[in-house]
Amino acid sequence: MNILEKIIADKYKEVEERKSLIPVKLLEKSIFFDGQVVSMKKYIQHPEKSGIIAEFKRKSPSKGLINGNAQVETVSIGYMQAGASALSILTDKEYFGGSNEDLKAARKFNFCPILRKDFVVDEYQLIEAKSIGADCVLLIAAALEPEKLKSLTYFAKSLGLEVLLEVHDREELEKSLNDGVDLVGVNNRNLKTFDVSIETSLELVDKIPSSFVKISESGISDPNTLVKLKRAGFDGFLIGENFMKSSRPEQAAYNFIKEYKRLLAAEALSKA
Ligand SMILES: O=P(O)(O)OC[C@@H](O)[C@@H](O)c1c[nH]c2ccccc12
Repeated sequence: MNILEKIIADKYKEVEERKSLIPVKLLEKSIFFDGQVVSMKKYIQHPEKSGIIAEFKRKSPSKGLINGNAQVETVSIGYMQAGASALSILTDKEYFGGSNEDLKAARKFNFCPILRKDFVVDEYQLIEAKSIGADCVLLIAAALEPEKLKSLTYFAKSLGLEVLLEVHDREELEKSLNDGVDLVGVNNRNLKTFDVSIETSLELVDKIPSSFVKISESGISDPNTLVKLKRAGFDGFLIGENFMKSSRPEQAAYNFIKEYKRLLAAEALSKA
């Protein structure tokens, strides 16, 4: 069993437990349930924003402990002040050290799109995402049969949530893309082996139809890489570890975005 299969198998069990602890009827009573979502699609495409989705992640199966001290309030507010377009909050506890409480806290302090980063295998998790104040959910092609992915996509849409479809290669893109999807993320990290390569994004970008917002995910640690990805056609960039490994993730994001903007301005000047 590879790590992704292990996570998914555990997730099915976890979801069954949660269903019996917190019934759907209760989730639907949340103040967020009937509220409008903040559109990740729009924020990412906004010309004056960086396109960065800044992630709050304490640990991961590939890196182990990344940051055991960070506070979600401080970091999420700081990320947005630094110029991020949106937030990604890990809610998986077992493998990533996150929680629904983290997302709720981020929601309380920020008006911006929030991606619930978890391994969705069941409609229950989409209702739950809405009830904790998420705006967008991740659906992973490597973890779901295309038909199931499609029905989860439409269920998410019926709740008003946006959908980020994550793919790692051309085959996944071709079999899993459906019209309900809002954003397509190319994961530079292979979730089965943990190998990371930015080339994955560069090779796939032109295969994604232009009606979808394009996100490059994982392994980004240099503002020059962002310039390259933007030039190749990406609208957004998902960055976690590079910020979280700092004792002050929000400061790391600030420095990174400042340098990215400087590089973009220098590039525009040289073309003028
Ligand atoms: O920390 P990184 O290398 O910057 O990557 C962020 C994000 O892309 C990564 O956390 C991620 C991408 N897809 C996922 C699916 C599940 C959990 C985590 C992820």
